[in-house]
Amino acid sequence: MENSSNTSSAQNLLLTLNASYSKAILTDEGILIQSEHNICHSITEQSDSKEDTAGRSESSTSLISCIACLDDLENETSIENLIPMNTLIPYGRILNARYLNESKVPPNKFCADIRQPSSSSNISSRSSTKLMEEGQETNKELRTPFLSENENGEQIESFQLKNFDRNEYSIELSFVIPSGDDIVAKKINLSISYIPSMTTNKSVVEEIMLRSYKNVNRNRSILVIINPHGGKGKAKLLFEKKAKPILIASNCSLEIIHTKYSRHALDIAKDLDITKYDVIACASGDGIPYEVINGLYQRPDRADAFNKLTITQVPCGSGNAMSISCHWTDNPSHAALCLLKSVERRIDLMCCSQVSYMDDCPRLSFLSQTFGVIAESDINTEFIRWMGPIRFNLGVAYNVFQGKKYPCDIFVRYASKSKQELKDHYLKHKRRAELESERSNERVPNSRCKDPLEYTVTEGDFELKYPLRDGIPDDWERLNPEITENLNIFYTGKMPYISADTNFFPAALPSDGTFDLIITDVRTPITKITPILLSLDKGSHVLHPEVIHSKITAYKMIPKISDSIISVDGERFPVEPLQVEIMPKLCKTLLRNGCYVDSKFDKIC
Ligand SMILES: Nc1ncnc2c1ncn2[C@@H]1O[C@H](COP(=O)(O)OP(=O)(O)OP(=O)(O)O)[C@@H](O)[C@H]1O
Repeated sequence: MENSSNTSSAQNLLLTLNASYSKAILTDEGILIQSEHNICHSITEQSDSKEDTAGRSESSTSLISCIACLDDLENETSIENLIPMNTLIPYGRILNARYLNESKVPPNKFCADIRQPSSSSNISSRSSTKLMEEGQETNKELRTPFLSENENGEQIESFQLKNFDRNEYSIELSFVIPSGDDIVAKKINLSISYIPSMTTNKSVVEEIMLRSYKNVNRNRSILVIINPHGGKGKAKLLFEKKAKPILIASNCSLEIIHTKYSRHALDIAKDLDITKYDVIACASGDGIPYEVINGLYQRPDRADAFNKLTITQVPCGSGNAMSISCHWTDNPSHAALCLLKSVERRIDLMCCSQVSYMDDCPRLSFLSQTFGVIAESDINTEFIRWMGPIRFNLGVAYNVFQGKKYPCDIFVRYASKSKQELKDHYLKHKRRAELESERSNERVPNSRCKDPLEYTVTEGDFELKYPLRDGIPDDWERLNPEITENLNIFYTGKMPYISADTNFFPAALPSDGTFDLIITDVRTPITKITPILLSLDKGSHVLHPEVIHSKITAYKMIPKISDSIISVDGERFPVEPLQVEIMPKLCKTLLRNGCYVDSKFDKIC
């Protein structure tokens, strides 16, 4: 049996061990650092604070700062003890928490890190270390195991490495802090005061992880596809420097493939073992997600593939519309955090048919199709690629002011034809999506539950409603030929931002079953074109009476010239009749807070 003098000497040993740890508690918003240096100082502090059963403090801290504001921490390789007292590390910035190694536990018989399979679990027994002796067995908290999950999601009984008597746990916490425009991963050792809630009885690490990954599947198995040629050849470096350290610190499972030839990502997606991954993250521009989506589409088990896999982007290319719209950023480090923290949501895709490839397979588009000025501005300005994204805006302005026209015929199946109808549609669907999201958050209290908004794709979802060979259905409307003979911009899209400063489709919604059509014609005088182009960043160009803006479910565009360009998701397509229809909710992606970046359309419309 342990006697009291042994107890206090062992406690002293642990205090010495922990002297370099910051003391911390869990609050509703994050982990609050309560001391910078030594634990003895903190013990005095702790006696002034009140904690509820979940270890949340009601104490004390009048001036709490957030880790997100502490720029000066960035240069430290280890920030242990450098985080000032009363700093909050918000759960949204926490990547991982784990008990410190048993090797760090002093052989003082005070601490335990015991993990053993629960009797209800069928996992095979694993080695466990028990560092308690008879004396500690009388301690009720140490005797009572917590039910928690291991890395594989299996239930295990756990005891934590803890400081006997004071409910303190030695934890290594990984989190992100700002570093210039980026965020970077850091680690700190903490001694956390924690008493599990009577109702949930979660271990401290499990509680931290649940709060840090609320409603999100953590420990995602991620396949990263890097296009080494993307982003003017910088994609690999960008990913490795800015995104990879954050993903690794989160303890997710990561596999990386580099594309070796053009369209390699399509072949990778076609042949992939879909059981191995949850997420395909394209460290590239928009070209690789396009290829991955089409590779999955060409698989015999495509319904399973679109049910199993989530496609997302780490923005490392020159066109990063997917990340800007879905992760709300074109910065790879911020996108990496979103990749870990964002919820899975289904988005609609658009299915493109043209004679040239119909015998092979239609093509899926997640972003846009364009003919005329926009297509030429994107693809014909390759020679000024060194200018970065500005080259696109310059190209558009140059072509628009030249008054170049692109005659064609356009037939449309409208969802909301007039601007008033479009506004009503937008507000109704946005509100509905918000309500569903709120309900989903309420219904999904823990991270491993399935999203109730989840939709299961079946083979029927891939069937074309309007096959190309059937001709144009009667209920499609032909656009006024006076406009289409003088067409300047023809642009259809499904995501709001097409580049960091261009909010081209401000009314786009992820899964409303429609996509947006925007058309201008060359008869618009320069005095009116200029303010239209100047309002592309705010998205208010669609409000100008000279701009046609509708929500549609399908269209056919028949070009009357051949020396131009049709571009689908930034890829060059044959200049021949193009028929496109919506395919609702086909693709799973990651949306920050469950929605696209705020285009502010509800404020301007
Ligand atoms: N190893 C490779 N060699 C040549 N081309 C490749 C390779 N890997 C990928 N590609 C091609 O690069 C193209 C562009 O990819 P991505 O969108 O990632 O880059 P980006 O920087 O945005 O470029 P872009 O603006 O040209 O689309 C895709 O069509 C893809 O097939």
